[in-house]
This record gives sequence, C-alpha cells and structure tokens, in this order.
Amino acid sequence: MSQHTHTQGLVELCHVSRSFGQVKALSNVTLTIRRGECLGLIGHNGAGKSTLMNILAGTLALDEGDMTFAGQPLGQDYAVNQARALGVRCVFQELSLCPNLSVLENTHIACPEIRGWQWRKQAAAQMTSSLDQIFPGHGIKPQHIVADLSIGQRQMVEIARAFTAVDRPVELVILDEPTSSLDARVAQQLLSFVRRFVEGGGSLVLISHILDEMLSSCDRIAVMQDGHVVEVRQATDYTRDSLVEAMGHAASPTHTQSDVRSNESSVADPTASESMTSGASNAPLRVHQASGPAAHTPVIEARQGQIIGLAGLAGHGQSAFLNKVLMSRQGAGQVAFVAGDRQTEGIFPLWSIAENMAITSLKGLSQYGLIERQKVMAMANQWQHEMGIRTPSVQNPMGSLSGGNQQKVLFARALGASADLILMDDPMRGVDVGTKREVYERIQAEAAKGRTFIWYTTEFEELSYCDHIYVFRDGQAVEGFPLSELSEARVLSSSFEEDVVC
Ligand SMILES: Nc1ncnc2c1ncn2[C@@H]1O[C@H](COP(=O)(O)OP(=O)(O)OP(=O)(O)O)[C@@H](O)[C@H]1O
Repeated sequence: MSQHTHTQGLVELCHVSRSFGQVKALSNVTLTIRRGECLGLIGHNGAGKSTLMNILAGTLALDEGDMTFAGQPLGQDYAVNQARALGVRCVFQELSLCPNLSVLENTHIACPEIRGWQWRKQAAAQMTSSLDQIFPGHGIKPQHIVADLSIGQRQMVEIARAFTAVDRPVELVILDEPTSSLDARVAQQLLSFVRRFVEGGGSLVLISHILDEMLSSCDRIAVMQDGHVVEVRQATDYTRDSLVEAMGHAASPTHTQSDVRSNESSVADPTASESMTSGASNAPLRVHQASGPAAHTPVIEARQGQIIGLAGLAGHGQSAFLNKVLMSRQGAGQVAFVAGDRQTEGIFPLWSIAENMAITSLKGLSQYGLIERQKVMAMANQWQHEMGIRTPSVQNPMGSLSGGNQQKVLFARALGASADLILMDDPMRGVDVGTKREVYERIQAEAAKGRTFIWYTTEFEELSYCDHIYVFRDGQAVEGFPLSELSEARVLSSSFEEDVVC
C-alpha cells in the first residue's frame, strides 16, 4: 500500500446530486478522494459511477452540492479545461480516439500544451515514454493509424495518453473499466503501474466490475447503489462475497469468478482461408481451416444446442472468425451477433432503446410490410424486464443508458431474434457481476432449447460455460477440446506455443 498519507483529501464531494430528466443518477453523494490512494468505485450497471466521474472530470455539471480540489472550492463554471489545468484526467468506458488519425495526432489533440514546430517529435516522444512505462513491449508506434489498432491497443493508447504529463503534473486519473478490452498480461501491467502511480503520490479512481482487480489494486472501495454511495471501506475489509453483497447481489455458489483472462494483446491478421459447411438449420456448422501454425488444425464444429468457446490471445483471429461465420450465414436470417465493441459495431445512440432491440426482429414484428409499433413496444418491455435494463422508458434514446445497460440491450436484441445461431464477440464488457450471472444462465437455457452459441471471450471463467473450446493462435484455431479437458494451463500453452520448424 502507498507510503503517502491517505488521510489528506485531494478532492472532496459534498452532497452532490445530478438528474437526467426523471432519472436521479446521483443522489446526495459525499466522498473524498485522498492523495496517494487508489479509490475503487463499484456498483451495478446504472448505479451512477460514470456520472460521478464525469462530474469530477468537468464533462458534466452537478445540480446540487459542492466540490473542492486541494481545499479550493470549484465553482459552478468548473469544466473540462479547469479539470485539465488542475491535472485531472479521465479515461472513459467508450474510447474517444479519432480513428482516422495517428496515435501521435491523437496525443496532440488531448495534450494541446504540446506546441511549436516540433510538436510531432514531442508528441511521439511523450506517448512512447508513457506507453513504455505502463505497457512495456506494447509494439505500438506513434505513426500507427488508430483504426488499424485492435480495441485492446486503442485502450492502451487512451490510458497512456491520460498519464502523459506535459507542463503540469497529473494529479488525479479516473479509469472507467480500463481493463475491459485488455487481456491478463496487459491488464496486469496496467494494475502494477496503478500501484506505482499512487505510491508516487498520485490519486486514482478505478471503476471495474472485475472484483479481484478491485480487491488487489485499491486502497479503499466505495460501493454505489441507485445513485447513492452506500459504503466506503478499506479494500482489505472486503472479500469477493462481501463486495457482491454490498452491491446488492447474491454471490454465486457454483462459479467463483477467477476473472482470469487469456494473455497478451497483439494483432494477427487471419490470412488462412476457411471453408464452411452447414446444411439444414439443425445440421452442425463445420469450418475447415487451411493448414496453419499447428501440426493439426482442427475442424471447428458447432452442433445444435452447443455453446462453443473461442479462446486464445486477444486479436488472434477470433473476431475475424466470427465475422466470417456471420457473413456466410447472413441473408438466411439464422444468425445473430452480439458485439463487444458496441460503439463501433453495436448501437444506434439516437434511436430509442426499443428500436435498438427490435432491429434484427423486424420481420416478425411487421404486417403487410409495416412495423407494428405495439409489438415492438411489447417485445422491448418484456426484454427490459428480463434483462433488468435500468431506464424509466424503452422509448428513451439508447445513448441515455449506462454502458453496461447498453450491452444488455445488445443481448436482448440477439436473444429476442429468431436466430438459431448466436455469435458473441467478447460481449460482457462493462456488464456487472449480477447481470453477467443472469446472462450466463440465460445462454445455457437457450442452448438447452436448441440454440447454438459461438462465444469469443477474454475471461477464462466464461469458458467454463462452454461445451467445447477452441484456442486461437496466429489467426487460426490450433486446438479444440471438450469442457472436461479445460484448464488454464492448457489454454495458455496452446496460446503461446511456438511453431516447430522441422
Ligand atoms: N446522458 C444521459 N441521459 C439520460 N440518462 C442518463 C444519461 N447518462 C446517464 N444516465 C442515467 O443515469 C444513471 C446512471 O448512469 P451511469 O452511466 O452513471 O451508471 P454506471 O454506474 O456508470 O453504469 P455502468 O456500470 O453500466 O457503466 C442510469 O440510469 C443512466 O441511464
């Protein structure tokens, strides 16, 4: 734990409230962020965590209450520029990089203090130094165009950018679900850096649904429920179960989350050609892969009612494989897709929640070519109830939902469609533990009814819900085995094994 005194408040929030229309996102929140501490913030989807952080970062104004920074009151006009001048940085759940610009150009946008005719050189040096400190061996070049990076690498750039100090020190960094797109090795690098940062006197707020990383990285943890901070304690006072209980969910007796992820984050371009066969809707889907890095590349098979897990290092061809299956099946109306990168692949933020849910089911919700609004609303209301989506009305815009609740809508969209094959691309990003557990049960129930799932996951624990697992490396599945043979060691060894050159 930090050498610095933990008693001094860097930021004090006093009776802070904030509403969005009828939704009281924050209600009378009083909280201190101390110097030299990592404060964890945990709570169910829609509890108010991001709203609180937006207020701290100056991107949202508070309705009621007061805030002080280093003892100085922050006025009504507190906004992003002042936050930045005070050394407050925030990495939001939804990444904010401009995809068509390079890493260094994105650095320049976020750090306008980098000026002069040598700004490119300076931005490149600053970014490389931040990346090297946080993610040694990252492999990201300042000239890389962001759109060409994997989602994990984009997250690394976004995080490194937040810690880039140009002409003033970084005092407080807010990380909202920072490891959700990172796999184990990279996530661990970040969490080690977090400890170094706070031990050097910096303050950090960490928001995560991954309990183990909260317990191991935070000094104190604040628990939120429905806009209130209900409890703040030393992290060492909590266990996994007591944290879940404080959030208002029962602990699962069957699956203890180890929150273990697969490792490494690298981009592999899947060049292998594959051939797919699937006849009648209940015939198995078979993908024959071209010979790849392993001596025996398995035929990937998904039978009706099976849950197939795709594992391996992030970026090794799992998402590309799902896309190929999606393309091969599209048009037949038999396939649904749950995106993990909801910002670019999943949601229409200005459309209503109901429209976002119904978009893949319109055929069944129409008559004589006209969409029946009542049916759309009935479907949306049913799924709101089933998935526990927190909103006063499904007619509200999708963009008004919290990140985790948006992800639930994507699940509802896929499960509500008539598809018999559901493809899931690491879909649990930002979903709270209680909901995750419900979704796992739902997937199993739907599989028992005959639906087939192909599920790419970066969380090792989720593989334990699959019937058969394929490990990907260099763009191909290199090994397949049944659940009974699943072990972390096996997944890791297949993920890392070097090619044997004869
Ligand atoms: N711009 C907005 N317009 C309307 N409602 C909003 C807006 N932003 C947040 N809300 C609502 O405020 C509440 C709190 O949302 P917030 O994003 O702070 O939750 P969260 O704890 O960060 O959730 P998650 O774990 O899913 O990210 C939710 O009910 C959400 O729907």
